[in-house]
Amino acid sequence: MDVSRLLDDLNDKQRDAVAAKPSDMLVLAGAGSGKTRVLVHRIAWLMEVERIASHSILAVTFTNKAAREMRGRIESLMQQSLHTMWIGTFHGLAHRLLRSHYDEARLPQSFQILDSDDQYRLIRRVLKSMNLDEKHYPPKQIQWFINGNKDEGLRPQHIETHNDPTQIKMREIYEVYQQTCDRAGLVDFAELLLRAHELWLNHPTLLAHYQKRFRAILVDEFQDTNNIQYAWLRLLAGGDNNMMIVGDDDQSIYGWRGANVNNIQYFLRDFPAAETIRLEQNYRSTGNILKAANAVIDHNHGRLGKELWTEGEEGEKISIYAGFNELDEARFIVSQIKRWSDYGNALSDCAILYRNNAQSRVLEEALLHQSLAYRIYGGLRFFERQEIKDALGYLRMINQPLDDAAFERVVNTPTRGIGERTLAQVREHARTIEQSLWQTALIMLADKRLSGRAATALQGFIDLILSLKQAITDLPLDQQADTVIKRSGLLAMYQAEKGEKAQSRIENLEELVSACKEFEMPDDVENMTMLDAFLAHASLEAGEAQADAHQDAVQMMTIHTAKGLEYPMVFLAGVEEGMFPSQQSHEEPGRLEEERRLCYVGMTRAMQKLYVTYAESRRVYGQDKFHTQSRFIKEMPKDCVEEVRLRTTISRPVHNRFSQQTTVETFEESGFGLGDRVMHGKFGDGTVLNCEGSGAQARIQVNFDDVGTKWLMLNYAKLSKL
Ligand SMILES: Nc1ncnc2c1ncn2[C@@H]1O[C@H](COP(=O)(O)OP(=O)(O)OP(=O)(O)O)[C@@H](O)[C@H]1O
Ligand SMILES: [Mg+2]
Repeated sequence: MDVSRLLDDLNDKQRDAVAAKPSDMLVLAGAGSGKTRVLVHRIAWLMEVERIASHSILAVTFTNKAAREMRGRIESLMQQSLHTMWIGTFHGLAHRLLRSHYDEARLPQSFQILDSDDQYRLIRRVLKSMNLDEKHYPPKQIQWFINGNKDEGLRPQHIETHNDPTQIKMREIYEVYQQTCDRAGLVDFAELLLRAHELWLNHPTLLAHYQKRFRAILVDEFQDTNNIQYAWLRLLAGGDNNMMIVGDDDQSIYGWRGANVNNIQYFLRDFPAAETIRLEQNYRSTGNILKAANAVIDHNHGRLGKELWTEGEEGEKISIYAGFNELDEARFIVSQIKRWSDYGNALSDCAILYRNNAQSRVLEEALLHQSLAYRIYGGLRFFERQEIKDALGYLRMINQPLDDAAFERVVNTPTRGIGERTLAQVREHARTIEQSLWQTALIMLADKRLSGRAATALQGFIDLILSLKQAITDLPLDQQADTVIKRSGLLAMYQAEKGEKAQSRIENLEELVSACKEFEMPDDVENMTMLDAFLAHASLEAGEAQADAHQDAVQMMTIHTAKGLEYPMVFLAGVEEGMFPSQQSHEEPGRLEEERRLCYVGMTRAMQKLYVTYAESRRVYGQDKFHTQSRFIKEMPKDCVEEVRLRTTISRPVHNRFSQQTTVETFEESGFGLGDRVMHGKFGDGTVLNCEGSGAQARIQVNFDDVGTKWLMLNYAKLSKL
């Protein structure tokens, strides 16, 4: 048996982990040290050497994208297709389990997943039905409350209210919400995990079956598991089987969403035989990037402590760029990418990472202006767009008419004369008779409880759904979608809207039909029709399989989304106080350190070149805000970074923000030259880096010896030459 290929490109420590006898194990190591690689090789080793069948292995990753990559890597190591292996996210795996055991989980066979947007709408409806004011019970807060409790494994009856009236009310809302979901066969994301956990608790024989079946459980990015996820794993790994977890406490970035980095300690407590292996060699980043990232994270306290070193070259310094506003910042980033691609490099080797999704728009605009293709991961994803959700709403109604969220979404879209009052009556009655909206509507119509016009309109909707169901039952998936989009009136509605927005909505609807056409039935599901599978895919994978995955394109995403990934060239944008670390991080204890870990994650995505950029003024909600360089930049050692100085300036005519004209005259007009030493009354001495604009708008950029780079209005700066 030639197993050397499983160990060849590993260092000694990595080999220890990969070739260990089956046992519980923790691999604790910093970014880029090969944790994910170890996990992949370990799975191959278990199959090849320990003869564990692929269907006896369960691997958990953080995103669907990571799961797909992992499966691909194991398949190429093993040179065989491994579709029977369970690899997925916690949510994906829980979903799969619940599909197979819907009965034990007390769910209807065709239960539907409620994504967070649908959940929000449902909560609003629940509040309305309870006659509660959203001002006193903000739906977002309720959503947070419900999901937070579910993440802790708490049902309403488990919640301690301490006789606090608000808590009592919140608990009641949770209860009504849950009853509504149960009635309609809806399962929100947190519920997937909670039900999967309860499945273990309530069905010991089932648990024993899976403990026996999954001989090896492997978890990547373990530092970001939450309590219910860990509880689920702990039960599953409680048999004669083994669990290997890999993680990095310095990369725990989901604390705000309930992830609990202490789970690493709990694992060591609960699995006392577990061996800990530390990896210390980094294979990803250049010396400079690694040194700077280590220096930044060193400012955090209470770390488990890890050293990372590299044999690689020092590489280029980290480039810091100060834009005078966010447009200038975006323009700079895009100009660097353009240069990179002009040299023949792939766009997909560049990633722009940012703290908040909203930052993407300006960057997108700049990329579009230069005709550079880009791909956004996360953000407003395809399956989250209004028109797509409308079309999916119809498909869901047809698939499972008890789905209240879908009913709400499409009952009067496009408008068909079903007024708010009629709907309120239906909701009210549904609550009384404890039935879904669909069933209630049928009953009310049969009982003639509705006035003539309202009854006709509602009957029209019901007939539409029934006739659509009949029309599409035997069609292929794409024709099902096409039929629904046309016959529901959605297409006509958007056609009538006109304008660019409506046009893009129509294109999106067309794209949905293409998506259905491309969709392949996953071979890892049971008890599902094609439509079932597609609807589950749309809810679970929203956007991760975005349009045209094969085109060479700049990769854009939040730092959170970039976890586990790596790119030759990385831009960290918006690294200024108030943005990153965020304003809120000063208010809650522990948040600042989590922001710093996020910065560490962002920096360590870079392999060869890292740019860190910020804007001295930024328009936030339509107002210009002024920010200084982030403390994280200041925490990087001076010898690892360099400030970018542009030789010429780029003007910004109002009508065309991203044109690349150079205005060489600006310097002359200003009376200063590049590199001139100047003095400012408040900031002291500095060096001129850049000029832009003219007349009253003229600005000058100076790198001050003490306070760093600043853009100043030339007229007010009162600079004197030294
Ligand atoms: N022994 C090795 N020899 C050569 N390259 C390696 C070795 N180990 C890992 N690598 C490479 O180093 C890079 C980082 O590895 P990997 O992604 O597994 O690290 P990680 O610890 O999971 O990082 P992160 O914490 O960011 O998830 C990858 O490109 C991987 O192929
Ligand atoms: Mg990894």
